Amino acid sequence: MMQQVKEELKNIPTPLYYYDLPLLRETVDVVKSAADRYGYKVHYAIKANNNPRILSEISSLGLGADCVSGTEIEVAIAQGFQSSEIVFAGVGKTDREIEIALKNNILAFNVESVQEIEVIGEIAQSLDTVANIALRINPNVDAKTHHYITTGLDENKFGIMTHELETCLTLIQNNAHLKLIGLHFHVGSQITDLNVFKRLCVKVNEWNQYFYDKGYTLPILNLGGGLGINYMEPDEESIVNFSNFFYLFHQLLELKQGQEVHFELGRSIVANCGSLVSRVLYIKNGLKKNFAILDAGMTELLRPALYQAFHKIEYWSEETDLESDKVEVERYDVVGPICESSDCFGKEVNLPKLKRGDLIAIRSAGAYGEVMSSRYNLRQPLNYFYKE
Ligand SMILES: Cc1ncc(COP(=O)(O)O)c(C=O)c1O
Ligand SMILES: N[C@@H](CCCC[NH3+])C(=O)O
Repeated sequence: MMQQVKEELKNIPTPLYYYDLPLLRETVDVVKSAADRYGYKVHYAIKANNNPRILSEISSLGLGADCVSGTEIEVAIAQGFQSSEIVFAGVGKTDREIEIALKNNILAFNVESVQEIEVIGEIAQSLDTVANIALRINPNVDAKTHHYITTGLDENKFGIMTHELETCLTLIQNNAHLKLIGLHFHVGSQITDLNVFKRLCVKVNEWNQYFYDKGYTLPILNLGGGLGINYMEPDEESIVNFSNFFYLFHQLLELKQGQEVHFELGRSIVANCGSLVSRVLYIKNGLKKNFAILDAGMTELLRPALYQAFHKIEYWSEETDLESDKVEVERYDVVGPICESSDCFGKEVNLPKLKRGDLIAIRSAGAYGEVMSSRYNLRQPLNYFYKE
């Protein structure tokens, strides 16, 4: 396998994003059939990876799209997503973005504030159209994940605080250009403890009942995304257990007659199909440490620097067994070339003794990797390899 990868990449400059398209297709098949079992609809969260090849694969396999900007809506449509299967979230939607969404007749705005409802109402009226609204409720559920990617607590900026729901309902009732079609929740990302989703279901049931008691029959309950992956062992669990995930909601959600359940999954769909591949530039032997300096850095994959996130680092020049007596193992801090001390992919990583030109893969980089890359230090554009 490694020999084949090495051959494939021989003439391609690094750093590069390596995308395993067969694994992506298999993942989408698995998530779709697991959701179909209960009639659930999955919208892929485009923010996780908006590479056109990835998007066209996902749209052709029948998922909808969850967007967070007007441009994401336009790109989603260009890559084959149906506008009737697009939802639009975000705390700071601009007038231009709202217009794009309305002109394309998307499925729903996941609205995050009273002020936003007013603005959407005005723009919908000026365009003489009707905006479908799902209220994003902040349920105050702790996602037990990194605090930078927790979104459903009272101190977070996301979603409508529950004391403002009455005002939202009044605004919607008083404007014929607004139509309430559902509730939306999303409590955070990289959630690996399924108990978090259990607690979310309790809150969703309470709020669903609250609206029902007020006489609203809401066709859609959108439970957001957030399902985490196993960054430690990307090959042992290359596809997340989607069956367990959806079964939990099937068991716990108390749906009203005719209600549909929607999800917005990003990371769990694309993370494992991508790796950032780099070549070793230099080995620097310090007094206390050895540094493996790569041609990829935080500009290509920001997650370790931003969240101290773990990504498995592998030697891809050839197949090696680090446990074998025949392999000389060294311990390296694996770093990039950027002028920041946080530009480090992993500390004290055991790898075969490295030399200039060796291939190193940073695994599970398919989600929030390429999309969060930057030109800081005037870095060169990324390179790509698509395994077909
Ligand atoms: C509103 C919303 N929906 C969906 C997602 C996708 O999350 P994930 O990639 O964790 O599945 C996010 C990101 O956290 C989000 O903010
Ligand atoms: N960008 C984050 C997740 C944020 C998800 C979007 N709300 C990550 O790399 O893990």
